[in-house]
Amino acid sequence: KSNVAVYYGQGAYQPRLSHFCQETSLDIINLGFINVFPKAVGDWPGSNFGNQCDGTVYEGTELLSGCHQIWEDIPICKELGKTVMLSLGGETAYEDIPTDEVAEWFADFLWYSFGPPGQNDTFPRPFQDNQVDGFDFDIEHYGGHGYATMIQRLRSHFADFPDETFYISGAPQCQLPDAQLSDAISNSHFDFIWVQWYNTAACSATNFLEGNGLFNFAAWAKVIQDSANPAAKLFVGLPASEEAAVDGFYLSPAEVYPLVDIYMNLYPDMFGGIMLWEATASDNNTINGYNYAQHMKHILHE
Ligand SMILES: CNC(=N)NC(=O)NC
Repeated sequence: KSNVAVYYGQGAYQPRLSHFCQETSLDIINLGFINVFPKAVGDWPGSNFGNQCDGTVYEGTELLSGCHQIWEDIPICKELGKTVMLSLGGETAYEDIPTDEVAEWFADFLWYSFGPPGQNDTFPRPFQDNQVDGFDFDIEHYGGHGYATMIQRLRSHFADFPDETFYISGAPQCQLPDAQLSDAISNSHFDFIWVQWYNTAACSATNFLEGNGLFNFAAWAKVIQDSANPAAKLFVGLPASEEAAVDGFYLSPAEVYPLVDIYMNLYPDMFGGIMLWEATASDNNTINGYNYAQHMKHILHE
């Protein structure tokens, strides 16, 4: 079963999370973003979820403390069988992780604040007693080190809850080697890799349409085969509308179909599905009565 993953949190005039959890075409929802990273042990990260939350932050931090729509809606999403990930990074973040100690602190903060409740009450609960299903690394710049350490630390926490399943995912740019996440992918265990096959002309999905050999799904498949987790699922990341990407990188559903058909069948075990940037853009992009994510779901189930 291949999945549709969407980013949620940065959409223009976006509806609340539960609206998207009611869409049967969506399987995985990446809540974006934790967009301020700690610079030292003890620093708190910061967050931004666009028009959601009430603007209040924990005293002296940039971590939102009033995300009532999100803490109210996560139970609805879980009830509807959605996987809800918390995404780190995004467009505005300065994602430098200076030392392994900071990496481990950051991982601990995320786990005690957004993982299973009741573990360590010296940490805040921005989504109250809700726990996310894992952490997504959307590292757009300044990355390159510290992520493997974070992920190893998070996985050691995951092991404390053997009856529960937690995931690690990443959203590298399509250019290889990805400056931000290559080290992490080689040295730590990812479950999902959704490559941003847009906004980078040298390797984007639009190259597939031109048949010029630059679309590099096969090269990414090899990266995963050689990675710390060869069983990681590889997703095709696409813009959900014209406006959602840099000009010229949008593919219509009809253009997506042959690409997915070929690679889903060339890599039946590794192919994980489609990632979309982002949820509200997909909702606003209706073609023949279906929104973009619905078209993607149809293509995956052809
Ligand atoms: C404008 N920022 C983005 N397009 N970010 C992403 O696509 N992250 C997966």
